Amino acid sequence: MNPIIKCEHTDFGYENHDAVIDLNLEIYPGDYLCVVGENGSGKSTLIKGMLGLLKPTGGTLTVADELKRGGIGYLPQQTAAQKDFPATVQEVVLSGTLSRRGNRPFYSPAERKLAAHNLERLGMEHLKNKCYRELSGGQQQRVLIARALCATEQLLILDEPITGLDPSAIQDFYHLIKKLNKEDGITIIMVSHDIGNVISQANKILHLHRKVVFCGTAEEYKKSVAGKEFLGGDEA
Ligand SMILES: Nc1ncnc2c1ncn2[C@@H]1O[C@H](COP(=O)(O)OP(=O)(O)OP(=O)(O)O)[C@@H](O)[C@H]1O
Repeated sequence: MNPIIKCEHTDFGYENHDAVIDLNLEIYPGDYLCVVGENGSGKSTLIKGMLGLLKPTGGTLTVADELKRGGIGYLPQQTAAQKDFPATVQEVVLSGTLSRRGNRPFYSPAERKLAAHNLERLGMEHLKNKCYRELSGGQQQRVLIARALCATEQLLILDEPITGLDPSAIQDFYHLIKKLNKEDGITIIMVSHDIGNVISQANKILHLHRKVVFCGTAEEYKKSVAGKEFLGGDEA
């Protein structure tokens, strides 16, 4: 099996500032990678690189053709303005198909069907005519996942997805992501500060501090010096 994303001695950065240095990483179909690190350690920069929003400043980044064709589902960090978005749930989910739409001014029946399927899959069908900003944080997150799944069935990238969710919505969210990964085979890349929860879900951990502190399996990470230090009291 070939990796869908491969970084070889890759650097990413901005003008005179290298934010990620000398990264070697392979992501395979079905992986669940969690990217951890302190604030400012380069996690979001790496995500921008994987999404093609930033070119590597050194080394190489290889993205499989199937991803270039099929796209990547992306959940950015939520800002207050995004939470207040004045559109219906259905409109938000439908907008996930935009990358497939080209220049057509209207959504096709197939795109409407796909949006309806993903709304149902996420248990949000009954809220489709509700305004997005009237939903709870957990419900909004489900809508955004349904939207991302309209863009792709292959890879979901989530940047600090649990910010602002209550504990029960967080558990719900992890359950859902695990199901998409295990049952539907969707590759997951998640930036998270919530390592205590994520360590039991992910199969791979990348710990960044501009350079790679650790890159390997979740099991190895638990036993590593970096992992023990970062997990602190979170993991028995
Ligand atoms: N657009 C930008 N232009 C210049 N420097 C940037 C830009 N975005 C981020 N940086 C810098 O790059 C470094 C890494 O930032 P990045 O956002 O990738 O960190 P992070 O690990 O995602 O942090 P956090 O956990 O706080 O979200 C930081 O020093 C940051 O100030």
